[in-house]
Amino acid sequence: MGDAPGVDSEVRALRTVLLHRPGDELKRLTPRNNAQLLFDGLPWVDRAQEEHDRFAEVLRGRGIEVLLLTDLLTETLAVSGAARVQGVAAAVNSRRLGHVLADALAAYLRAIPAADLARVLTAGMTFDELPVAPDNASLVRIMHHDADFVIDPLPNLLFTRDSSFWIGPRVAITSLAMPARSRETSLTDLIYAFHPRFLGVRRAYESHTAPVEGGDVLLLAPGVVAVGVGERTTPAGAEALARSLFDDGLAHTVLVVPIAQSRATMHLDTVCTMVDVDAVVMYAAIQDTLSAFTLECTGDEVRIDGPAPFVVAAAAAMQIDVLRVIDTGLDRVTAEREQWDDGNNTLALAPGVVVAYERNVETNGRLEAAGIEVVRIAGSELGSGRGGPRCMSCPIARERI
Ligand SMILES: NC(=[NH2+])NCCC[C@H](N)C(=O)O
Repeated sequence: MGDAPGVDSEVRALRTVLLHRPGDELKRLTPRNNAQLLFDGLPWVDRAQEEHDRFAEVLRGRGIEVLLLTDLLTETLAVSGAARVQGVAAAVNSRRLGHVLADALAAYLRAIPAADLARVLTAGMTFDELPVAPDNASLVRIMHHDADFVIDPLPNLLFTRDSSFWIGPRVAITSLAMPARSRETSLTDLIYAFHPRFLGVRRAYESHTAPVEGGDVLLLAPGVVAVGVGERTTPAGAEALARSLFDDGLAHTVLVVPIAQSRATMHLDTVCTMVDVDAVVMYAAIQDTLSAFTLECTGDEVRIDGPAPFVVAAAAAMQIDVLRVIDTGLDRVTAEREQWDDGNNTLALAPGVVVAYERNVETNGRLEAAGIEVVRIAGSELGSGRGGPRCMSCPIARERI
């Protein structure tokens, strides 16, 4: 067992983290479906796994407990019949399959070994893998191509940051905006509802009515949360999250940060992450324009101020004199290239110590010049899904203050 779960900072010593070692779901990507499945290319899967194993080793080497989503999911499905029923129900879509095929498939899946079910729930299933309905007995089977999906794969599970996040002692199951990712939360939901390790853990943002993705949520300081609003998290999502955090006493101030609605800046953590208790690395092109609305809980009321410059609003909310922005000082083209390759998407292991992709040579050099220790990992294949070390990790326990 690791530390008691709970996270109230972006940067305090990381103790336990959830990763997902990419598996067969990446082998489903083809030039025809990769864009819809939110990948910019077709990763070489063996190499992506090697890179990911190395990432996990680096963390373990620093005494951090690494939990893998597939292990937790398999254990959950092994111990809980209710988890099986729920996981299968979320994956088997009767609108696509019709009731006859859907019912037969669901019954089949509920009975297979936990590890096999975990594979189907993550890697999906194609019509030629369909274990039920002989070829000549189902019109649905006959009319689909072999390679069509009976159950869609979830290649973006790799980015565990987005499908759940911890705030204080609670976990929030998010509400993912893109259809290609929406089923991911059915798996994080199962793990946190039924895995013995998490029994008794309470939920944050339980209504999860409107889209909120973990990549948009930054825990600037205890009680102070920044939420990006752009391609993924919506204004309604940010407002609902803020109100729910206030109601549960999990935050007193929420900064809502508008970001461009584009793929390059899909989450707040693609342009800004914390590297120390009072410092962020930020994409230079937005440094002067990033702004924030400040939502504050004052008794029963929610007060909205702003917009004001993000760094000013953040420092005020964090009660520090200045939030240092580490100037990556790059020329526009290099900055744009390294932003695209997740140079700003660092994972803090402790104040002033971050994991970053090695390829972002200039950004990393600037971080080091500013006194930040940069632990470099390879990401040539992992990066094709457009996510860096922060996206690929969900901290479950950090040192609490
Ligand atoms: N927190 C993040 N920046 N996550 C990156 C997610 C990348 C993923 N391919 C997507 O489009 O959703």
